[in-house]
Amino acid sequence: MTGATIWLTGLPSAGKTTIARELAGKLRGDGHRVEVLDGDEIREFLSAGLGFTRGDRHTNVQRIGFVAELLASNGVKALVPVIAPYADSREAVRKRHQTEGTAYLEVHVATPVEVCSERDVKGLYAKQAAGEISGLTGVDDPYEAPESPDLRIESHTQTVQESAAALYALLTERGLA
Ligand SMILES: Nc1ncnc2c1ncn2[C@@H]1O[C@H](COP(=O)(O)OS(=O)(=O)O)[C@@H](OP(=O)(O)O)[C@H]1O
Ligand SMILES: Nc1ncnc2c1ncn2[C@@H]1O[C@H](COP(=O)(O)OP(=O)(O)O)[C@@H](O)[C@H]1O
Repeated sequence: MTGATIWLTGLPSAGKTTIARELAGKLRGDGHRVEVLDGDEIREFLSAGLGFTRGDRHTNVQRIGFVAELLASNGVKALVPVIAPYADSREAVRKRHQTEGTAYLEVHVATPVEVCSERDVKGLYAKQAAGEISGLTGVDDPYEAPESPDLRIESHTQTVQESAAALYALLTERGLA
């Protein structure tokens, strides 16, 4: 089967992980080999020691891009729910895939910051508001929204199943599912 990297970029609590896991289930059900490269897990192992400066985030994203491309070029659907706030970091990952001839899709989970901070799955928005942390993406740290993603998902206007179905439809359209 054809591999591909599907990168879900967006703010904390936008719905990246939830959509990736829902899609992973659907794809596995169809017999695809799937890996979800979860940001938190990666930061515990592959990117242990990295923080949230611009440089560290760039390094983190390049490492994940490297691993995703390896998986994708070996027939795996690599789903990547990682913020990747900087356009140039994302562009470098896309170029690497292009050079290797590996399919790459960029999905912007475009949930407004007001909705994300309401969801606040990990309590980070509350901590930032309380002054306990700083440098939170979308609040007091940059998020450069993709200008022309392969798909934009408005997670605040639909269910998780609808969001995953929209992404699944794109994969089908591109001959990847
Ligand atoms: N300051 C700050 N800004 C953003 N995110 C923060 C921060 N501190 C901790 N976290 C948690 O770490 C997760 C983001 O890691 P990523 O590897 O996806 O980020 S990045 O692409 O390197 O910017 C992110 O996970 P998600 O909520 O799943 O996006 C956060 O839970
Ligand atoms: N359409 C949707 N797609 C994804 N998540 C949604 C949607 N609607 C509501 N949610 C909820 O939003 C939250 C998103 O959390 P999570 O997936 O951990 O975000 P992220 O990985 O972007 O930080 C979950 O509690 C999820 O149930």
